[in-house]
Amino acid sequence: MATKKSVSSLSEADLKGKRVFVRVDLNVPLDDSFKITDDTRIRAAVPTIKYLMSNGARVILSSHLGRPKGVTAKFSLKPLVPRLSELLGLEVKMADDCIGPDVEKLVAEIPEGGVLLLENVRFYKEEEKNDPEFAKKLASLADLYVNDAFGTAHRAHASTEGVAKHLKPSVAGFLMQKELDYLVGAVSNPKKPFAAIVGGSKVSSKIGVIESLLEKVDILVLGGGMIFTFYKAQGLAVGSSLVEEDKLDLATTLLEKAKAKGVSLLLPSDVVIADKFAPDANSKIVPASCIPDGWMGLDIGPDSIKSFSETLDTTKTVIWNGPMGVFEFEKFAAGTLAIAKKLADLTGKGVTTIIGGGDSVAAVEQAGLADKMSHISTGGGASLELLEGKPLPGVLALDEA
Ligand SMILES: Nc1ncnc2c1ncn2[C@@H]1O[C@H](COP(=O)(O)OP(=O)(O)O)[C@@H](O)[C@H]1O
Ligand SMILES: O=C(OP(=O)(O)O)[C@H](O)COP(=O)(O)O
Repeated sequence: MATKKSVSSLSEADLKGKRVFVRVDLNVPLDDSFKITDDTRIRAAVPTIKYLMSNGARVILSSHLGRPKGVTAKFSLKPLVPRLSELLGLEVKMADDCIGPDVEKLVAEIPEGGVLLLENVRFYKEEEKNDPEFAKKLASLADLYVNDAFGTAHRAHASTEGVAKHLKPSVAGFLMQKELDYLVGAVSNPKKPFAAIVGGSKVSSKIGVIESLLEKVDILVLGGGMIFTFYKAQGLAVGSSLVEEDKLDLATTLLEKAKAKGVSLLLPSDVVIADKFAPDANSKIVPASCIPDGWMGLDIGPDSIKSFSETLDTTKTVIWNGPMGVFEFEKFAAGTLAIAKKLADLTGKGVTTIIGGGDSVAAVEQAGLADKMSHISTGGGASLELLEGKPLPGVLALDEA
């Protein structure tokens, strides 16, 4: 399987004085005042950066934040600089752009062991298009490439894939290596029954994953924004809940496939609904079949928590990506919190529990349960695609060991 490719390691690279382009995933959640609400991904990037610093490299960090359409101030990486500097124990410099003459000048000024953070690489639409010219411009800044952005390894973008074609060596960072080692091992031959819990709001990118998951898992639990597309496909009223209209047929097919394959697919039987998308919204618990017009589902309800928990009690391996509700609002956090507690409890009983994804990990951190899980992965979509057996473009692009 391509994802099992063994990639060249950073520890073999000659680094002294070299300009190293390091793709990291610093896509962390920020609140309305640009405060980092969970720094897991920054902390996870530190070992590779410190290793590069201590080996005399000139470190150029590149990341995306969110899904901006063009240059958007609220998606700037600037708010991350103080925390990154604190964790690295040096003053990280920040560029206003990620390519161009000003950036080249700043790169030329990086001392050995110094670190420059480039501005959000997704401010250029060429990034997500994996534009070869853009990749070349990024590559021209450096001598070698390190990909440590496991969370973005499932994207074939210029900074995660294209750039590797122009820089030799192109190697995996320590986080990338650690994630691959753990996840490939845990999911290639999982202890059964094997369950996946999928929620969150990236419905269009994750609903497709479900099809392949049905080949791998015994139990599939759905929550979060994912469920309303399934409800609507079954003819239920969903009010103003999140729905992907063009995925209704797929949702119907998936329900049929699960049945045919004998996979137990669980949808919540009740939901917590809100009259607006806000922390102070009015809320009530209703059966999944009774969401009135003008109301939206923002969490799973107590009956669902109970039945999900009972089902999870029968498992030996669980992978969870995507919160059960809008956990950032206290009123709609109970479902996510209950699942986090359940998984922590199961880990203590010998079940392998893997939590993936920026927001899912943030929720588990918020609950103080991160150290109670078997593995906290910095990638949600990436860990699911790895589980599907799909090649990860960001890994495939690296040099073979
Ligand atoms: N019912 C829902 N409606 C809208 N958004 C939701 C709902 N349930 C969860 N979410 C949102 O999903 C987001 C996380 O989704 P996603 O990015 O797919 O997860 P992860 O980052 O863990 O991979 C959270 O910000 C959460 O508020
Ligand atoms: O947050 C991320 O993915 P995740 O929510 O699946 O964990 C990664 O930074 C990738 O972001 P993207 O899904 O906008 O490409």
